[in-house]
Amino acid sequence: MVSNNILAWTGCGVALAILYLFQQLRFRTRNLLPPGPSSFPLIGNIQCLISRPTWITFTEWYQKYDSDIIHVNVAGNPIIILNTLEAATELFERRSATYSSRPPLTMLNDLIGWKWAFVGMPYGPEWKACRKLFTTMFNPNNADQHEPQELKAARNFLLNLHEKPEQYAKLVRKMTGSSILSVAYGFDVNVVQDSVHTYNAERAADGFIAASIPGSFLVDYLPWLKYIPSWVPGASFQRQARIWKADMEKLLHGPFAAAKSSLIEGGMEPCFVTRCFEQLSDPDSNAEGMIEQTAGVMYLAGTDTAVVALTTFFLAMVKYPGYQKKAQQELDRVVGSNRLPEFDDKSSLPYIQAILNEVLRYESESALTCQSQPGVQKYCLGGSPSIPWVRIHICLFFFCVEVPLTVMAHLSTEEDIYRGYRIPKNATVMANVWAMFHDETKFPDPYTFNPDRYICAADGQLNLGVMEPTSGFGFGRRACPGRHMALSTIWITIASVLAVYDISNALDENGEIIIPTGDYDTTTVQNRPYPFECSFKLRSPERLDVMRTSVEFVEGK
Ligand code: HEM
Repeated sequence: MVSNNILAWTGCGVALAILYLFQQLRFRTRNLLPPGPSSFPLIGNIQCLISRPTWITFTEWYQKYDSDIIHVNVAGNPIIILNTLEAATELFERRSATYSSRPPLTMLNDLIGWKWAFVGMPYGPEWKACRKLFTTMFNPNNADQHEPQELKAARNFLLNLHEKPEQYAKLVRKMTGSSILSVAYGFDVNVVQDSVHTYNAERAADGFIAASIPGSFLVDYLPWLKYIPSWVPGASFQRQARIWKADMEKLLHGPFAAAKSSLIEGGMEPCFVTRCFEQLSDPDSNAEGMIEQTAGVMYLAGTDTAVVALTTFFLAMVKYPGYQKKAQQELDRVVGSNRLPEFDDKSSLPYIQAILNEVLRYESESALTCQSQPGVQKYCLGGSPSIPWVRIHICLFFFCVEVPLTVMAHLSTEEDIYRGYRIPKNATVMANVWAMFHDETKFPDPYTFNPDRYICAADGQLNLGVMEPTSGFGFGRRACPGRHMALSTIWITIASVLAVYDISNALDENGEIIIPTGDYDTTTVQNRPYPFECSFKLRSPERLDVMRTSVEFVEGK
């Protein structure tokens, strides 16, 4: 009797197991996900993503599975990686109706309150309205809306560099930040760079970036945690969110309130905010809120991205002095030594453009079309900013990993099929720009910094056959709308610095050369060189006078 029961139960168990396997098989053949590594229950592929830059792992998987689209499972969240320009263009551009949203970020949007920033908004009417306002009032057809501020900021940067060369990294952030605050709110670049607005904006951007990587906070995976009160042990993320919220509000309201009072008093320089008010002749409170929010995004999205590119530029100049010399020869030939470069010189300076292109390609900062910032610790449940050794990125199941999801990733809003593979609804979809920029067929010897690859050997002009690194600014409806400003800021800074300074290795107290490791901080999703020292030497004593005169000129003195 007992043995009959055992037999019956075993039979049932086997039948159920077969049924389950059959269903799984049918499901999988009908709905094949793109190839990718096999994953463990619950944790998915987290173990494969430990301690390596994710874009490098993804690039290896791209080669291993020989597929321009791959699939990774991070703790049950499907992530789709697009490894070629063709795949990214097909999905993000041709099928943009499905791929223009953003993944939800509980810490960033719900707890800190960045919901108003259209950079991370889901696709919908609110995002459309903000994006439209931004691109109508600030677009590539109106260079006069940002180039004068960039020129002024770059020239002041040169003088500041002369006074405090050891602070070059800080000065770069101030320079890019002040020109953006000036473009957005009409502040004078010199005045604003040491103002409370810049200080507040830097703090707010640090918080935004730290919180924008889901997985930095367990609450992004378990959204119900947001209801846990801050006094509960382990809920330090709530207290951190409150601190960042205060910084965020200062960025949003402070400069806008100052700009509005100047507007009322009649002493305001033309800028993004004035143009918006002129356009909306009778702005109601909703419209005013939208102007405030859209202007607030500018600093956030534009400053640190440009800083990373310029830091890579300084590192490359230290490491490859030969290219620096070539650029300086071009500057001396075209601009001479009695004045500084201007935007009108651009078409005559192809080598400066080649250096800019190579900077954007070489260590493609938006390696996964996403942004973050080094120096900002990431904390999970229980982490604390005052404990620097807490560098835990995702504390699920005792694994620590940087998960490559950011505010800049796209989200699929419908299920879709690409090359016969199923892309689930609500999957995070990212372009692996690193793989695109290190494709040997397009960029021979891709791991070497070499601006010459953009130059035609025959005539020294730009080689239009080489792919420009524009993919670093994203794709489709969400592509970076500030790209024209980013490119001109970086261009004028590179040209101005090389016209005046020789950049080289710094010396230590014994006069020994300090060689930067050239390593990049890959613990964030953005690729940025580790801090390094370098030296800025005037190319000739006369250049100091040229610099001073040029600053006076842009100051209108
Ligand atoms: C080197 C500098 C920069 C880089 C590498 C960069 C890169 C990017 C990338 C990769 C995206 C996401 C694109 C996507 O989702 O497909 C983006 C979005 C954005 N960028 Fe930039 N950016 C830079 C500078 C700027 C500047 C200077 C501004 C503003 C003045 C700006 C404003 C924005 C905004 C508002 C978005 C959000 C667009 C949306 O979600 O609709 N960026 N940027």
